[in-house]
Amino acid sequence: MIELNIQKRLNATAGEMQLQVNCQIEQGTFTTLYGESGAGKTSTLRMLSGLMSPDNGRITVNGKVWFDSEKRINLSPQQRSIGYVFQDYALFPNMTVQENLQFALAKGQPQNIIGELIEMMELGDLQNRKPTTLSGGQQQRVALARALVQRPQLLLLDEPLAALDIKIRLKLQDFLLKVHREYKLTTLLISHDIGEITKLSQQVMVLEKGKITRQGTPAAIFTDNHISGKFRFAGEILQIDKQEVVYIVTVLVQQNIVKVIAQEEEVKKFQIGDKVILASKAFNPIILPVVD
Ligand SMILES: Nc1ncnc2c1ncn2[C@@H]1O[C@H](COP(=O)(O)OP(=O)(O)OP(=O)(O)O)[C@@H](O)[C@H]1O
Repeated sequence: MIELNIQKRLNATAGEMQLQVNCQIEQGTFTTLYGESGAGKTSTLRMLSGLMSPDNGRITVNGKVWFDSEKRINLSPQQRSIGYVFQDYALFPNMTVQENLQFALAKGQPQNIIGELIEMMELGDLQNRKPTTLSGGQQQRVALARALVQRPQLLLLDEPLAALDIKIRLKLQDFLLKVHREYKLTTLLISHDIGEITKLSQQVMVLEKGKITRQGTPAAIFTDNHISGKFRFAGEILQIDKQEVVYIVTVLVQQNIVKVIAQEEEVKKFQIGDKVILASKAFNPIILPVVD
């Protein structure tokens, strides 16, 4: 269990903002921090990691105190059992993939984790290459592997897939889920992508102006309960095409591309990249067995 009760005065663009986060996160869960730019998401992760100190409060992780302002406890980032992955891969350019991972290994730690991660992240063919010769998706796989070398309890992901194109992002999401489960991690993600959040996380915490205002499953947070559809999915508009008198709106729902017919009046409300709810009121779905 992670118990966070932290306060920090931040200098936001509109003046001072008091960040005040009070929450508990179950061990082994995948949680997303969601909220507008400047709400304090990155600052919250930085305080968990020890890169930023709260003004007041307490952080305990699985019973161990990482920060306590009253008792003047403040473990350094190295003393906290965390892996941190950012949008910027921050790999050492002069080292190969293998050397980047080796560098993250503490002295005396068993070597076998390196081979295990190279296999799990499918980096075998790339291990002797330098990061500059790799694609963004490949570099992010290395960054993720490197974050796990120390076998952290907690994995912090600050928009790690935001710079990647959609196909690579979907593949990387699968890797994130795989390592989360395999290493029984407690994972905290920052993402703006509702499809990604719905696919990956069990719970979402909405941060607004430094405070958690809502908390729940992705379906509960992103579904508009005013729509009385029988089926509702959160998605993102990828494309809007005019076809004779109607429009075809292409929506990404988790890993599926769904095409929806819409009238001109409806389409006016939308643009590419908008987060939307796909709902259907009256249709009779059929159920089929999955054939591998
Ligand atoms: N060390 C600091 N001291 C004071 N204020 C800070 C500090 N770091 C960040 N801030 C301010 O705190 C506010 C919240 O920043 P933060 O990066 O946590 O937001 P965010 O929700 O992650 O935003 P985004 O989605 O754009 O990354 C910003 O206005 C920022 O300028």
